[in-house]
Amino acid sequence: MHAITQSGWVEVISGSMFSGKTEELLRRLRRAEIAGQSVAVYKPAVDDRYGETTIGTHNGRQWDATVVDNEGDGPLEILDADSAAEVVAIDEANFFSEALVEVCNVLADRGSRVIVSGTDQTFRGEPFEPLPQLMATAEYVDKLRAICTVCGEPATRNQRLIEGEPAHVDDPTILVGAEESYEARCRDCHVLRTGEREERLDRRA
Ligand SMILES: Nc1ncnc2c1ncn2[C@@H]1O[C@H](COP(=O)(O)OP(=O)(O)O)[C@@H](O)[C@H]1O
Ligand SMILES: Cc1cn([C@H]2C[C@H](O)[C@@H](COP(=O)(O)O)O2)c(=O)[nH]c1=O
Ligand SMILES: [Zn+2]
Repeated sequence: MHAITQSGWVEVISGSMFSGKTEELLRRLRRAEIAGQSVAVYKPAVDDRYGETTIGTHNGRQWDATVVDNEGDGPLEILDADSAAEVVAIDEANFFSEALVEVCNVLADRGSRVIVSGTDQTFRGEPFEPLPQLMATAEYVDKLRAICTVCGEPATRNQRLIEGEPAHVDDPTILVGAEESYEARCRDCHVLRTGEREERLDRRA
């Protein structure tokens, strides 16, 4: 916490899938432990890619985490669970309801350093709630980029592929997955099914 005001703060690590968000989260947690600080780590129940109670990177690093109900008021559990921890980390923020925004701010008000990680865009290239609200209210925001799998430029977007084809714009937003369903892409190489981007813009006009 800050020495003068006794308050904490919120750090957001965002960007595309495969950009190193979870690696960066784990790096910050390792440094907090070296500093002798108490650490509490949370992940959403919906994301079971790396086993029930760990958060993991795309290259195999892991950290134990408490699983939290991501829907509705579920994130409020974090306030009851370990709110005295000096460092509170929350991975895969994109799966949580907007209640997570209030949780992070209450924890910071109570004096914790809160580190939140999550991708900021859906497969459609639209803002992925609640990341926009978290990024707006945080003290620190880092937006990381992966490498575009098509052209090798910095990637800011998440390409969803279903059986190798770009996903349909009307597909559900939530689909847990990794390399089998998603690729990091730049703005230029990110596509929806042929003509859908134009159709969507027409519908809005
Ligand atoms: N297209 C890519 N661009 C960059 N890194 C990639 C890519 N595909 C796989 N990786 C691997 O993913 C790692 C990052 O994993 P991770 O921290 O889990 O990312 P995130 O949490 O942002 O999805 C990289 O260090 C690299 O080994
Ligand atoms: C773009 C997008 C992603 N998801 C899911 C897919 C993964 O399970 C996570 C992101 O994980 P990462 O640690 O950032 O690699 O989110 C989704 O459900 N819907 C989407 O549109
Ligand atoms: Zn590209």
